[in-house]
Amino acid sequence: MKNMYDCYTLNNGVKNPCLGYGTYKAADGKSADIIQMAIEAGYRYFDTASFYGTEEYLAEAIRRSGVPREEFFITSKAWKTQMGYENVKEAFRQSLEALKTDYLDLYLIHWPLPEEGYSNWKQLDKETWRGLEELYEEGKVKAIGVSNFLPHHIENLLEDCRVRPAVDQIEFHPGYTQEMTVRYCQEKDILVQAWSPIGRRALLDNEMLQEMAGQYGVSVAQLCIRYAIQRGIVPLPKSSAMERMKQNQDVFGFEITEEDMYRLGTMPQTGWSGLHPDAGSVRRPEK
Ligand SMILES: NC(=O)C1=CN([C@@H]2O[C@H](COP(=O)(O)OP(=O)(O)OC[C@H]3O[C@@H](n4cnc5c(N)ncnc54)[C@H](OP(=O)(O)O)[C@@H]3O)[C@@H](O)[C@H]2O)C=CC1
Ligand SMILES: O=C1CO[C@H](CO)[C@@H](O)[C@@H]1O
Repeated sequence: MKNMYDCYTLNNGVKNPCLGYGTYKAADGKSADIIQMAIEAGYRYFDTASFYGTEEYLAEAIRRSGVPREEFFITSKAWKTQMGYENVKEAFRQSLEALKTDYLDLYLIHWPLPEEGYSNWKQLDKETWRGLEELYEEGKVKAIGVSNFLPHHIENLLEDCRVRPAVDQIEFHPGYTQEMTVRYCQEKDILVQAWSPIGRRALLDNEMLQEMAGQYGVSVAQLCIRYAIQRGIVPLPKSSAMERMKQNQDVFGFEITEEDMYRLGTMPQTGWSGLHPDAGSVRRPEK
């Protein structure tokens, strides 16, 4: 990958850019200004979700930019309360309306249903997936996938799906690398996307990372973003400052050595999702 516009080819042939901008909490001021700044910084790939409340601001920022819709890659997601065949189709319709567009590039199930409390989780995940398959077959979305799914959740869908998931978006950063899920997806040609690729700032004070970043002449954030790219994973960093938005794209001019990749991949595991058996069980508290 040479710059953030370079793409991976998904398992259905659609191109997925190798680095995007995450919009969770990117409109805290309840306006389109931050996302507009991200477009000015050069981002064309935006990750949103019905849960974020940023879809309308993304639409407004795109409108203000004057950049044609086709130049953007837009992902949205169905939230936990929008599971089920009919619900997910209605959720998708609402996302299109909020985003003021007639298609999405990628649509994801945001979380699998929890196994505790949902004895029918397998069936409900499958029914929700049927809804996504239908939206895909109708041409309303170019690719469909999942988020926060572990291998057994994906296996459940693969049992009788018509369309294979193209993507799994999971928490991924040094110190939370979900090796089992990453390996499973990469073997099955499911593209892994990294949420919180810089660990929501929690990694910025880490001495080992600071020292390593210093050796490459980059920031800890850049080191983390580059780490995902070298793993063949799509980082979706969020920033609300122009300087950091640009810094987070400037990750194609250095190469992390194999030895350092190993060190980054074997740090003690602590994450936000904390639910993933292959990534340690320590959950980082929400601030
Ligand atoms: N599928 C899912 O369940 C989830 C998906 N996501 C997606 O992933 C995206 C990114 O994840 P997110 O949780 O926001 O975490 P990130 O790892 O992107 O971290 C964002 C934080 O890091 C700071 N930051 C960004 N760039 C720099 C930099 N260069 N130097 C120092 N600090 C920096 C930001 O501050 P500042 O804004 O001040 O720059 C912000 O506080 C989300 O926006 C969302 O789109 C996130 C969580 C779950
Ligand atoms: O996308 C998301 C943004 O962050 C939230 C809080 O950690 C997550 O629950 C959610 O999946």
